[in-house]
Amino acid sequence: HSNREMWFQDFFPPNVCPINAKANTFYGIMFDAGSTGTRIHIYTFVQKNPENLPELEGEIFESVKPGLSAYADQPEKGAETVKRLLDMAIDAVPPHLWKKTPVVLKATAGLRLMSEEKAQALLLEVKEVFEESPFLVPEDSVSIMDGTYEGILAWITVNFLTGQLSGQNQHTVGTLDLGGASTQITFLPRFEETLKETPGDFLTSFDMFNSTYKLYTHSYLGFGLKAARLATLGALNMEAVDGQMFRSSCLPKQLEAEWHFGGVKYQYGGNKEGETGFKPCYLEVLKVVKGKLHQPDEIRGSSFYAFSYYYDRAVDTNLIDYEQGGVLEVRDFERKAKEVCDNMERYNSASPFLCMDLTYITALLKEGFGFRDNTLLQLTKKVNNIETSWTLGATFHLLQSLGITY
Ligand SMILES: O=c1[nH]cnc2c1ncn2[C@@H]1O[C@H](COP(=O)(O)OP(=O)(O)O)[C@@H](O)[C@H]1O
Ligand SMILES: [Ca+2]
Repeated sequence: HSNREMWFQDFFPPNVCPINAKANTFYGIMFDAGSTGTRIHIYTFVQKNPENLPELEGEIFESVKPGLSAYADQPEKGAETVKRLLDMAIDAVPPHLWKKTPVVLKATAGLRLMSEEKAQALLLEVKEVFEESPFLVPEDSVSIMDGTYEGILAWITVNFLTGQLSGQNQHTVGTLDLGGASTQITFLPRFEETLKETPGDFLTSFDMFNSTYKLYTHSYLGFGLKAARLATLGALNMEAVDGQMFRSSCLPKQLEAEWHFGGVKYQYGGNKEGETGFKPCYLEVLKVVKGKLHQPDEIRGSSFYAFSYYYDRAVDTNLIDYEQGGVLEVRDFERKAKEVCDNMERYNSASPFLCMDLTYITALLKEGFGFRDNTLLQLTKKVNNIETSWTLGATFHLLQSLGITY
């Protein structure tokens, strides 16, 4: 093989040598163990020129529900879901590159909220699945990711995909991620004032692609959409929920139902006799949000990229198209929340939580982060057919640490 390579190199300059062109293709496998599901991202890269950033050629993406945290008491069954996803990578990556292709799993808020012991048992089983695979298993290949990285790596992904991390004129955009159990806000401060006014643990320097970015980022644990439902119902962090009925003005009056989250069963329902609708709901949700988040002045007027549940709920209510995404103002979520909450029975066919979810998103944006009514949100699921997820940023970071890229 190497002889043949040298033979070619006598005839071609290195960057057009056909053997090299092949050798410059590489893969990375990143698992996102989120609170509501587990996803595999298999990325293909080509390094055409050592001076440039590696080019992302494509992504294979698959997901399963529920997430690992639903297997708290059956870690082997949890790991089995990872194995089935990993089998896709066996087909996607050429066999001669298996040994060079790293596989990593990072868990987010679902596992952060679990007991240390149960979380570790799950991660151990997953690690065994990786060890039995033909792929490269780096040190720390299976872990719970720090919330700070979740924000930073999503920011890297979006700004890489929109071309803001290469070339001279870098106009980076901030990112908002709303998961099931936690939510992240990340941006590159432009004003000295912001750096001065921000608590130190909200600022992190990050090296990527030969640049250093000093980013504002924070992950709010317990402020994801599903955790917020529990908080609104008064059921978050409750030790014993058996037999208890949690009621809210954000739910249809006559509703009584059960909901499973993080391995716990909750009974919930509407305010049978009391009030329902946007106004009382907003007051309920406000208690969850108000005064709990840091509000950087700088963001009030600037536009942000928003994805995950911001995207999903905007699609559910026809604010944006599922394929196209779109640009919204913060007040569009409020308008929709009013529409849904004040006509609760009409929207019954979708999720009974739609009113609560939209109201929470409105309160989180306005009273939580302090965005203006007319702040623009660019809602995107994919850029150039690649998922806007922290997993791409994490894969770049991984390849860099392994010396596969710089
Ligand atoms: O690869 C992806 N592309 C787009 N959306 C994703 C991807 N992975 C997760 N999501 C979205 O993330 C949200 C669920 O959050 P998740 O389960 O990751 O909770 P967590 O971040 O709090 O652990 C949903 O809106 C889901 O559509
Ligand atoms: Ca997530």
